[in-house]
Parts: sequence; C-alpha cells; structure tokens
Amino acid sequence: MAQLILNHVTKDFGGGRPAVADVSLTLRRQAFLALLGPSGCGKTTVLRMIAGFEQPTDGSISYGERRLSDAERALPPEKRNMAMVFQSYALWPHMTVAQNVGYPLKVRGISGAQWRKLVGEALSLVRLTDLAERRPAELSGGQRQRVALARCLVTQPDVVLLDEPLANLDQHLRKAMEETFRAFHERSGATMVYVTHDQAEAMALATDVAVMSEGRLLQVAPPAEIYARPEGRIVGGLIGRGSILRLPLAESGERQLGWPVLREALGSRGADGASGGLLADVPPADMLVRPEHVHRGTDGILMRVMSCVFEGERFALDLALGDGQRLKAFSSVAIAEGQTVPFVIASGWRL
Ligand SMILES: Nc1ncnc2c1ncn2[C@@H]1O[C@H](COP(=O)(O)OP(=O)(O)OP(=O)(O)O)[C@@H](O)[C@H]1O
Repeated sequence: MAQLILNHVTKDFGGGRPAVADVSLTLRRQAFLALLGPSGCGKTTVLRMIAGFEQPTDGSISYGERRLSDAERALPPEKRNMAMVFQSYALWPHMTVAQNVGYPLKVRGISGAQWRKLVGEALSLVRLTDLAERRPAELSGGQRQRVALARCLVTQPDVVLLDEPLANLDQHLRKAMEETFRAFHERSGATMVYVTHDQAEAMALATDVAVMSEGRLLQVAPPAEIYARPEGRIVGGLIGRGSILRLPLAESGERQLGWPVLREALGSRGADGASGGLLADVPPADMLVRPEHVHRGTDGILMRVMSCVFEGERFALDLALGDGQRLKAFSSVAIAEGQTVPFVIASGWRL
C-alpha cells in the first residue's frame, strides 16, 4: 500500500520565517489526517505542496516509490492522481449536477457508458442521484458542497485534499457532511488530508491529528491519544477543552497525575488560602486539566465558582483558585456564582 511521505519539507516564500519548516510526516493509505493549527501556521501551504500547486524549497514529497516534488523538480498537479476540495466549491452554473461531476472525466477523454457509470457511482456516494439533472442554482449550500465532493471523487484519486471544506456551512449541514466524508473515506480507501480550524470536526473524522504552529509540526497522533497525551502548551491548549495550571511539581517521570499528587501541588491555592504552603522550593510545571476530571468532593480544595453556564446537557463552570488561576469544570446541577465549593482534580497531565 502506497504511503504519502513528506520528508523534511520546507517552504520559504522569502518573507522572514518559512511558511512551513522541516515538516516530516508519513501517511499510510487510508489514513485520514486532520491538520490543525492557528491561522497562518502553514496548513494550507502543506496541502498545496502535496497537491502540487506549490513546490518545496527544501525536502521532498513522495507517494510510494514515486517522488512527487523536491526543490529541483515537481510533478504537475494533474499528474498526481490527487483531488483538492476547496472552501468555495466553484461549480459551473450552466451545467447540470451530473455534468459538473463528470467534467474531470470529460477532460480525460472518458465518455459514453463509462462516463455514466463513474458519474452515477460518484453521485450515489454523496446521495445526489435524484438531483442529477438540476443546476447548481437550484441546490442548497450543502448539496453544492456534495456536488464538489462528487466531482473530486469521480476520478478515483489516491489522495483527497480538503481545505476547510465545511467552513461555509451551518452546524447542522456540517454534521451531515461529516457523515458523507466518513462514508466516502471508508468506501474509497483514499488517503485524506483535511485542513480545519475546528478541532471537534477533526477529532470526529480523522484517524490521525497533526498540530502545526508557526510552520512547524508539533505532534501527530490518533485523536484519542493527542487528547489524552498532548505534547506541550500549544497542543494541550488547542486540542479539546482544558485548563493549564502552573503548579510546583517535582520531576518524577510520571506525566499522568492523580489527586494525591495534585492535592499536594495545589498546596495553599484553595480559594480560602488555607492549608500549608507546601513545595515552595519546587519549580513550577504546566499541568493540563480536562473539565471532565474536575468534580465536587468533600476531600477537594475550595474553589470559587466564577460562572455557571447552562450548555444543554450540563453546566460549564469557570472556577478560580486562591491565586487567581482558573479551571474549567462540568456539573450536572447548577451551582450559584460566587460560592466556594470543594473540588477534586481526579487526573492531570503534565505537559
Ligand atoms: N504565496 C505566498 N506568498 C507569500 N507568503 C505566503 C504565500 N502563501 C502563504 N504565505 C504565508 O505563509 C504562512 C502560512 O500560510 P498558510 O495559508 O499556509 O496558513 P494556514 O495555516 O493555512 O492559515 P489559515 O488557517 O488562516 O488559512 C502565512 O504567514 C502566509 O502569509
């Protein structure tokens, strides 16, 4: 099975810091990689280099044995058997849905029965068979996006590149489209690379999540792993909801810490400022705490409830420690703002 390999890929547009700096990634066939990171971190540039719209200034990109590009040479996009779906889906307004979907086949000289078969399959994959004869103006935003997806799938690409494809859709449509992507991914076996700002979307769809910052790749891991074991403040702050506390923690090699250790590290940080100032000479470390690990308990330390917001299935709490550090938590019942209540941090992850 061919793998998509980025080997020390750099892209320097010549404006100071490179847009992409020394990124190495190996994607097995059937991987669904979500590329996450703050605006301007280089996600789109990575995607455009894979597609062939940009050439690396250093490093190389290969698909299996085939070198796609390096600083000297680059295979043009149309020779890569890849397809890219953009945020703006640019359909031909004068063509029907079927004609739009079949356009890339026409360009490749495929017509007649083979054309009809491939277009039919692509339309069925995105559940648009019934709308084959409509024109784009007669479709909803989500249906148009599905036409764009079918058009990209019709050539049966090895690699599908998606640049924020759901950014223009409302929440309900996004969920439906996520299902379409998932089904397509399962049935096609294509390698997919998906650029998004939305980490919930990335976690729901991807087999692997890659986090970038300032052109660099910080971590790549399956969604559950990057959620449970993020590396560093940037990844910890970006993936999932969580709070980063700075606490005195002795270096023990342990990264997953339970309440007894955290209780000691919190020392006199209760909202009442009580209990002894332990560990004063231990250097502080960053500790990621997930809201689902913070709960009320009589053996907890006092925290002040700064806000309590109803979110439908639960309440989201903003808690303050005595030293001003804040912590997110969930609660099944409302707690009055301003109250001080004992909370336990059942688990924390040293970043
Ligand atoms: N053609 C170009 N010429 C010069 N600089 C560029 C070019 N394309 C991108 N850049 C710069 O490279 C950096 C990375 O841009 P890129 O579009 O890859 O980021 P991104 O992570 O996709 O951002 P966003 O999430 O906002 O789309 C930015 O600083 C951008 O200004």
